[in-house]
Amino acid sequence: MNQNEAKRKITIYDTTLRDGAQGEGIHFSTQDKLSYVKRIEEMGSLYVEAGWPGANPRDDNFFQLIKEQEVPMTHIAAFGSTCKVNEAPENSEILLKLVASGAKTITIFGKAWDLHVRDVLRTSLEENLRLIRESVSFLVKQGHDVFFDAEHFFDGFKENPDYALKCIEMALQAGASIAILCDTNGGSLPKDIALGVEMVRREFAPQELGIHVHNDSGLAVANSLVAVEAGVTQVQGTWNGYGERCGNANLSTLVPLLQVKGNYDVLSDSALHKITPFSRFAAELSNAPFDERQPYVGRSAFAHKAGMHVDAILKNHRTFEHMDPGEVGNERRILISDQAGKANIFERLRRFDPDIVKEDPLVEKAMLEIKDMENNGFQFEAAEGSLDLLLVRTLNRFTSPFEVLDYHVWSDPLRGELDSVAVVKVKVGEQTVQIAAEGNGPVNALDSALRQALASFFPILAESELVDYKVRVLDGSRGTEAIVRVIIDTRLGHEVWGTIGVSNNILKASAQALLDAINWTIWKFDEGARRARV
Ligand SMILES: CC(=O)SCCNC(=O)CCNC(=O)[C@H](O)C(C)(C)COP(=O)(O)OP(=O)(O)OC[C@H]1O[C@@H](n2cnc3c(N)ncnc32)[C@H](O)[C@@H]1OP(=O)(O)O
Ligand SMILES: CC(=O)C(=O)O
Repeated sequence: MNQNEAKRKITIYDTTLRDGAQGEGIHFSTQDKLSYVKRIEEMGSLYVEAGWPGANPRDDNFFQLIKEQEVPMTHIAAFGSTCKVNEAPENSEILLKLVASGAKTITIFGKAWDLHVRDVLRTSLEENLRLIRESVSFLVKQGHDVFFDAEHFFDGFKENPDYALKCIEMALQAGASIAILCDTNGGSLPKDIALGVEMVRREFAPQELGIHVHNDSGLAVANSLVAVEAGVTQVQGTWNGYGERCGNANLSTLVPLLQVKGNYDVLSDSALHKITPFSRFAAELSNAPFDERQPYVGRSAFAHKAGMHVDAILKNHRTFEHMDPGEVGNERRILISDQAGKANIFERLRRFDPDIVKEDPLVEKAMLEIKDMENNGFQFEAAEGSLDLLLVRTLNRFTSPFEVLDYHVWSDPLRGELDSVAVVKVKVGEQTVQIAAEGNGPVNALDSALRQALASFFPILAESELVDYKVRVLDGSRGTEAIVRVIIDTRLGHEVWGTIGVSNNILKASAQALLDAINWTIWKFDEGARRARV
């Protein structure tokens, strides 16, 4: 594109709350939908297809409640179908509920594939054209802006192009402001999409068109891009790609792709900065785990692990990054593992010693120790607390302020809830303390005893808590003698970090991870105090 040409405006139509909710495992309550609509204002002016009034009580409640709220930036669209076969639009419960929803924009889908007309609607091709024409016309006369989703357009166009085009013509003649070409089954190839869009444009230009693509062939984003390149101006999709079967075109990928790579005018730059946190928000709301490997917005999207890559990236970011992560509100991360070179370790050590140089022998010492430990089952990517503890120890900036002289744990699963007891003996300076504590399981008992024994010396421990505990058997073929890796997540304020232990004794591995968690909490607190004094 010539840099002097004006950027072409692409409107985003977000169907996360409707087609996204058709995805397996995705669920939005009425309150979730209201929170979503409020938060999406941050993204600027886009359409939000919020549900199907009449389909279920949640969607009915949503449209009732949203009428009372002010959502100035967002266009709320209500979704539904054409009226039913042999039904007049004035008598159509579906259309009347759409009108009653109060939404200014109404999107209705109609069949554009003759196979569906015959086998699903079980009516004549003429009758389907009537449903489309009369339904659109009825809604337009009620004062609505009507978007027409030409369901299965690309499959229909392949098998009976004249009829597929006729369906579009009916909707446009009746007053639909935009016709959206749908790859409902997600089976089309980019060349099918390009041809379909081209033919519709040839017939109906300069009519505005949209694209709605499913991801059954893993091509939803690519096909949406092809459609935009072929001239559509509205893109429908869902954040994180949620949707029926394999999902819809993923807006978390498509928006930056169009805006940064395609140089289209999609969202404002400040909205683009917010798409990483917004994608996470959509995941939290939908009850689905967030896919950290997503392009642009995933935690791994700009995470560099290989030593060679990190060395290069520290010299020039462009060597292994296709864009600046900050543009989409994401960040660069340098991972430490047995794939690391000195560059990875050096970058991390600088957090604790800004003056260190890559050639310092401590950098190589830490790298070799990490590689050796990873060879024995440690995995530092998930245990940044233990990693940083190892690094500050390498720099001689930390020695543990306490010593565990002894510990014993008894467990009796038949005892009820507090089924375990731990006794620990610790030495702090010249003082020795011995404490016994009960717990719900042996690790909980040990954690509790350690914290109680150390509490009066290190009050910060009362503010931290263990929030997750994961065990992985590393060598299953050795049965009960297998080596286990324990990872414990600890929270202090808003921060959460992992610590790790590896042993053929699960309790020993757990104790190792617990002690790292305690030591790292103490170090962080002391470091915070040190910084405050400077
Ligand atoms: C491609 C898409 O993703 S479209 C979106 C689909 N979304 C959903 O289905 C989720 C919400 N759906 C629902 O809650 C329900 O299916 C409802 C309330 C809409 C309808 O429920 P029911 O009345 O019980 O009908 P049911 O779902 O069993 O069948 C669909 C009916 O709609 C008809 N239909 C399907 N598409 C259309 C259309 N474009 N225009 C008119 N009628 C249609 C079918 O022929 C069938 O009619 P029939 O029962 O006379 O054979
Ligand atoms: C309309 C719609 O959701 C589809 O065709 O996939």
